[in-house]
Amino acid sequence: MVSRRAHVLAILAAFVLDLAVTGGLFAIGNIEKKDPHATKYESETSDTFSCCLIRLVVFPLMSLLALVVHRRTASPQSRPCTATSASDLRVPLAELPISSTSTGSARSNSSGSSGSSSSEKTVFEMNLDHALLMKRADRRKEVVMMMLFAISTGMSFYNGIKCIVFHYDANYLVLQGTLQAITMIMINVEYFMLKNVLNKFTEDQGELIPHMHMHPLFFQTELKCHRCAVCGDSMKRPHYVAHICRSCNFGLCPRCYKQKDKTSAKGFGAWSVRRAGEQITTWTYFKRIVLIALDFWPTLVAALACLVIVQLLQILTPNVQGSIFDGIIAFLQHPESGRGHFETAMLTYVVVNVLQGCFSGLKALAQELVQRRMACSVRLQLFASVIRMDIAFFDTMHTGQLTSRLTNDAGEMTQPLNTLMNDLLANVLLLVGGMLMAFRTSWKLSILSLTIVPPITYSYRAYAHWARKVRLSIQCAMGEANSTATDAISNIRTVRGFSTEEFESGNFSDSINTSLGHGVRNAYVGASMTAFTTYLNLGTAVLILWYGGQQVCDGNGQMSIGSLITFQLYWNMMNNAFISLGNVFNDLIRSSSAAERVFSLIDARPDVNPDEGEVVTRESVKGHLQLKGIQFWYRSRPDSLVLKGIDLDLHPGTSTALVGKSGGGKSTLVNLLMRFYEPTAGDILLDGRNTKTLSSKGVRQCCGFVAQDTQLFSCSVEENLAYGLGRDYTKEELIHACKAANVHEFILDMEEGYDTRVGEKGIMLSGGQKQRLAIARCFLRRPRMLFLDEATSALDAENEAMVQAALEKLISELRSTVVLIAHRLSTVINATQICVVHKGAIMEHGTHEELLKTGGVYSQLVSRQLSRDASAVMDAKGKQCEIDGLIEEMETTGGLHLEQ
Ligand SMILES: Nc1ncnc2c1ncn2[C@@H]1O[C@H](COP(=O)(O)OP(=O)(O)OP(=O)(O)O)[C@@H](O)[C@H]1O
Repeated sequence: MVSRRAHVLAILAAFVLDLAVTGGLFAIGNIEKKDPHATKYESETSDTFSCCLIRLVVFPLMSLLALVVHRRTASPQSRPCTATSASDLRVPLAELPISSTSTGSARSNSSGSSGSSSSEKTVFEMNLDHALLMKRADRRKEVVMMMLFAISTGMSFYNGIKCIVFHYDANYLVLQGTLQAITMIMINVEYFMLKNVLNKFTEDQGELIPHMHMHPLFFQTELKCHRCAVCGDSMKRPHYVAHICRSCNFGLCPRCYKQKDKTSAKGFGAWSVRRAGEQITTWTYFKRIVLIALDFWPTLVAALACLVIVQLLQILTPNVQGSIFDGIIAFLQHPESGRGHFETAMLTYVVVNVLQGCFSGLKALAQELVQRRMACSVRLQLFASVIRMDIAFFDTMHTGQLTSRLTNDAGEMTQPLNTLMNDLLANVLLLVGGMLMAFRTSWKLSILSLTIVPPITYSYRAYAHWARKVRLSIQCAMGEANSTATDAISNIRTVRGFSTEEFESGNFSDSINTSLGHGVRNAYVGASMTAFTTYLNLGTAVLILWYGGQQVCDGNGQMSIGSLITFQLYWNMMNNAFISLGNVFNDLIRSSSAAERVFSLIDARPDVNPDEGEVVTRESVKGHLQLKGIQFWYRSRPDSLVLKGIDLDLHPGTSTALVGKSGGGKSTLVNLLMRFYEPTAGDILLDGRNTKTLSSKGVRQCCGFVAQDTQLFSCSVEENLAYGLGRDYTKEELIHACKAANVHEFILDMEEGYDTRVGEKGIMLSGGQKQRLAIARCFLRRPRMLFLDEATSALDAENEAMVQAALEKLISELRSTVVLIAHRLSTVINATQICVVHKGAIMEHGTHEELLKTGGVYSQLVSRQLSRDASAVMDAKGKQCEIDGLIEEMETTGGLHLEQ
C-alpha cells in the first residue's frame, strides 16, 4: 500500500516537473528574441507560464477545498443530522431486527434478541448517521472535484489549440513540440494524482473483524435484495442495512454482525475465501479469467496470431486508401505517371482486404473453440467446488442462488475472452497503431485530437466504478428472484394449500422490480455517457476538418488531400477503438460481477476436506464408535449449544436408539457421526482412531444413512437403489435388499418394475414407499455403520416389523453398528441400548428393561403410553404413537372398520 506521504511527494515532483517543462518553453522563447517573430514567441511562452502558475496554485487549492468540505460535512459535531435525513431514518429504526426491546414486545419478538440494550440501538443509529453523513460528504467532495476536472479539461483544450497555432522555430521544433506534449500530459497527471491523494485522505477505514472476514467491513444502507453471507437472510426493510466488504462479495446482516465479539463466531472464517492481503479488483478477476483461458493456449495462440494479423492489415488500410486518393489526383494532374501510382495502390487495397477476410474467419473459429472450452471448465470447477463444501455451507446458502451462479454467472463470466480479444486487444492494437500512423501523418492534428482523451477516460472510469455496483445489485436482485421462484415452485403444494400465491408473486415482483429499477438507472446514466462522449468526438472532428482543411488549402505542401483523408480515417479508427474500449470496461465490469460470485465459490474451501486424512475401507473398519465429550453448535447459530458434552460407546453388532423430545439434538448427533459437521469440542473415535485423522469420504463410504426427509433422485428405481454403491452388484442382491425392506412386491406392481422413474425427489411415490426404498438402498450397501433418522416413521406396523427383522439380520450377519432415532416405542424397544436425549445431553441410557427399572423419563413415557393418558404424552409425535397404538389395538379387537 502506497502511503499518503508518498502520494503527496509524487504530486510535488509532478509540479516541479511541470514547472521545469514550462521553464524550458519560456527559455527557448527568450533565446529567439532576435528573431523577427520574437514578440510572438515571448507572448506564447509567457502565456504557458501563467497557465502553469494557475495550475500550481488553483489545483492544490481546489483539492484542499474539497478536503475541507468533506471533513466538515462528515463531522457529526459540525453538522448534526437534519430532520429530513438522519432523524427521519431514526423513526422506523424500532422495526429493525436489532432494535431495543424497550419499545414493545412485538418488536422484541421480531428482533429475536430480547437481551438487546438501548445502547446498542444508539450505536446502530450512530452508524446510520455516519453512513448518511459520509454519503453526503462524498457527494459534495465530488462536486468540487468536478469543477477542478472542468478546469483541467479546459486547460487541456487550450493547450491543444495552442500546439497547432504555436509559431515553432525550425531549430527547436522537436524540443518545443515535445515540451508542449509533456505539458498536456502533466495537466492530466496532476489532476489524477490530486484526486487520488484526496481519496486517500477522505476514505472510510471500515472495521476489520479478522475472525469473521479478512477485509474491512463498511456499514451501508439501501442494500435491498442483498443477502447475508452467514445466515443467508435478506437485508431487512426499511433501510436494508448491512456491513459489507468492498473488496469481495461478503455482507453481514446486523443480526450476524452482533456476533462479532463472540469467540463462537470463528466458523464464519469459511466465508473469507481470499488469500490474506489480496485486494480484489476488477483487474484481479480479469487476470484469473485469462489464466483459465491459458489452459487452452495452443488454440488461444492461434486466435491471437490471427487477430494481430487482421489488426495490422486494418491499420494499413487508411494509408492505402489515402494513396488511392492521391493517385487519382496525381492521375488527373499527370495522366502518364499518375496511373501507375493509382493501380499499385488499388492492387495493394485488394490484397489487404482478401487477407483480412481469411484471417478474420480463422480467428473467429479459434476464439469460439477457446470460449466454449473455457465455459465448460469454469462450470466443472464451480460444481466440483460447491459439491465438496461442508453441509454448514449449504445451511447458509440458498439453492436458487447456487443454481443462478452455476448457470447465469458462470456463463456470463466467460464472456470476457470475447471482450478481451475482439474488443480489448483488437482495439488497443488499433488505438496504438492508429495513433502512430496519425502522428506520422500530422503530429499537430494528433495532439489537438488527443485533448479529448482525458475527459472520455475520466468519465468512463467514474461510470465504470458506479456501473460495477449497479451490476452487482442487479445480480443480487435476480438471485433473490430466483430463490423466491425456486422456493415457491418446489413447495407448490404448501403455497397452494395456504393460498399464498399472491404473497409469493409479490415477493417475486419485488425482486424483479428492484432489478429493473437498477437497470433503468444504469440505462439513463449509460445513455448520458454516450451523449457526452459523442459530442466530444464531434467537436474534435470539426476541429480536424477545419484545421486540416486550412492546411490543404494553404497549398504549402504541409498536407495533401490524401493525407487529410488518411488522418481522418485514422482518427475515426482511433475514436471507434477508444469508444469500444469504453464498452470493454462495461463488459469486463459486468463479467467481473459475475466472476466475483463464481470465484468466491470456486475459492471456497470446506472446513473438512473429504479427501484428506487416512483412507479407510469397509473391510478395514469394524464400526466401533466412541463419543467423548462431544459439544456442538451450528455455525449459523453460534449462541445455542446444541450438544453439551455427549459420551457414548457404540459397539459393532449392536443397535442404539435415540429417543427424546423434538429439538433435543438427536439428528445433530447422527449428523456428527456421519461427519456432516465436525464437533466443536470433544472427539469421535472409530475403532479407537480419531475420525478427524481419517478421510471423511472413506468413513462415509462405510456408512448407510436414511434421513428424516427421504431423498430420492429423479431417475429409475434401480438407479436410486444403486446410488453411490461404488461396486458392482447382482440382480439377486438387489432383490434381496428390496425384499428385506418389503419393497420388492410394490416395485414389481409398478408398470416398469425396477426401471420405473420415481419423478423429481420421488414425487410419484408415497412417503412410506420412499422410506422403504431408502432403507433398501442402505441394505444393498451392507454398511458397517447404519444411521436411521426416523427412517420408519411413515411405515405401518406390519411394514415396520419386517424392516425391524431385516435390521436384526443386518446386525447379526454383518455386525453393523446401528443408530436409530425414533419416536415410536415399538421401534426402539428391542435396541441394545436406548438413550434419552434431552436438551443436548443424554439423560439416561440402558436397555428397555434397565430403563424401566430406573423409573426415569423413559419408564414414565412407557407407563403413560400404557395408561393411554393422551394429555401426558411427551410431544406431538408422542401423541402420534399413542394413536398408532390405539388403532392397532382396535384393529385386533375388531373395533375399527377401515373403509377400502
Ligand atoms: N442446520 C441447522 N442450523 C441451525 N440450527 C439447527 C440446524 N439443525 C438443527 N438445528 C437446531 O439444533 C437443535 C437440535 O436439532 P435436531 O434436529 O438435532 O433435534 P432432534 O432431536 O433431532 O429433533 P426432531 O426429533 O424433531 O428431529 C434444534 O434447536 C434445532 O433448531
